[in-house]
Amino acid sequence: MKKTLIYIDQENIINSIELLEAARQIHADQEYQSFGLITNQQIENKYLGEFDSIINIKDQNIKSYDQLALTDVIEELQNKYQFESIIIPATHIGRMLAPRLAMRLHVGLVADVTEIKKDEKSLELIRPAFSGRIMAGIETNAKKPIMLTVRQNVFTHHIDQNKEVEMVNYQPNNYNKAEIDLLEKKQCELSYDIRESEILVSGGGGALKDFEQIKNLADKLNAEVSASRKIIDNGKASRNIQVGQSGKTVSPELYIALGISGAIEHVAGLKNIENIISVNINKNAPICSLSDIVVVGDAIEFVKKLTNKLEKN
Ligand SMILES: Cc1cc2nc3c(=O)[nH]c(=O)nc-3n(C[C@H](O)[C@H](O)[C@H](O)COP(=O)(O)OP(=O)(O)OC[C@H]3O[C@@H](n4cnc5c(N)ncnc54)[C@H](O)[C@@H]3O)c2cc1C
Repeated sequence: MKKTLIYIDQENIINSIELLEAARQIHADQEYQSFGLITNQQIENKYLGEFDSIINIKDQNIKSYDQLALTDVIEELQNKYQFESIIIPATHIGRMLAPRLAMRLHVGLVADVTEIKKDEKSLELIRPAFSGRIMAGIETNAKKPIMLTVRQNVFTHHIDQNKEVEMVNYQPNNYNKAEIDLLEKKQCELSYDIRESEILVSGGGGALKDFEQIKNLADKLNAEVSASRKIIDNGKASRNIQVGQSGKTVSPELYIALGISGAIEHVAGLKNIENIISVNINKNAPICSLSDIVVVGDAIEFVKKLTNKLEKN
């Protein structure tokens, strides 16, 4: 039976569990066993029941952010289990771990995969290339394991199985001692994660002059605020609300794009959105062709008028 290993980033558990869907697509038509990898069992059991087996690295000296040690341990595990595929979330930690591990295992790495195409003869991993201007299809039939990082929020796995999971406590033999230590953990200022939002009110260059107004509208709609890179680069908001290729991929039910042009790098961050409303002075802006409703006009005027109307109701 084929085996697939999924690295579970303890800072980003849901996005790691969703990689089970990527594993299912890669191993379609094969019998396979899914292994989740954790360190020192710091994850709630309800998430672990999705895997066939959990390998728990049991060594208090190995921290979940310690890339050097994890590379050594996963290499050891690869020699023992001979995984057919190793799938890593494209989180901050995953992006550091994956290339190091691929070098160690002497295999290729397809980074930031957004789609998987499989037929009887080939496996094609799709990822954005040239700053998102094209989507590249990379066929992999080289040495195993197949290694990939997967962009967050693009695959969906429904957490409902809660099957019996085999727990393997693994005590590694040899690994590099950590050269970094975690001294302090500070809560991020932002109380929400735009990747989880159901309604996003998003501002761009056309709302730059009064970006703060957008928060009022978002409050009235029980929504959260996000932004294009133009807003971030102008110092109006923190990078963790940036949507797009170098920001986050979002999938709300409603995305209200205020003064956003719809540059390809921005649109790369919009996935499975049910409704897009855009407000733009230019009805030919690229975002308009992707929108369900287009309002032609000034973004901030629109925000003020709608906020007033909602206040009155
Ligand atoms: C490698 C790379 C990565 C990138 N990653 C990202 C990314 O992750 N996310 C991202 O967003 N961008 C990213 N960019 C930048 C991207 O190319 C665009 O420059 C950016 O998205 C433009 O933001 P914008 O559409 O909000 O602003 P602008 O380009 O300034 O567009 C403003 C829009 O608002 C309209 N407008 C102007 N005034 C008004 C008004 N008063 N009322 C209503 N509408 C008005 C205009 O018609 C226009 O459509 C990246 C670029 C590169 C090279």
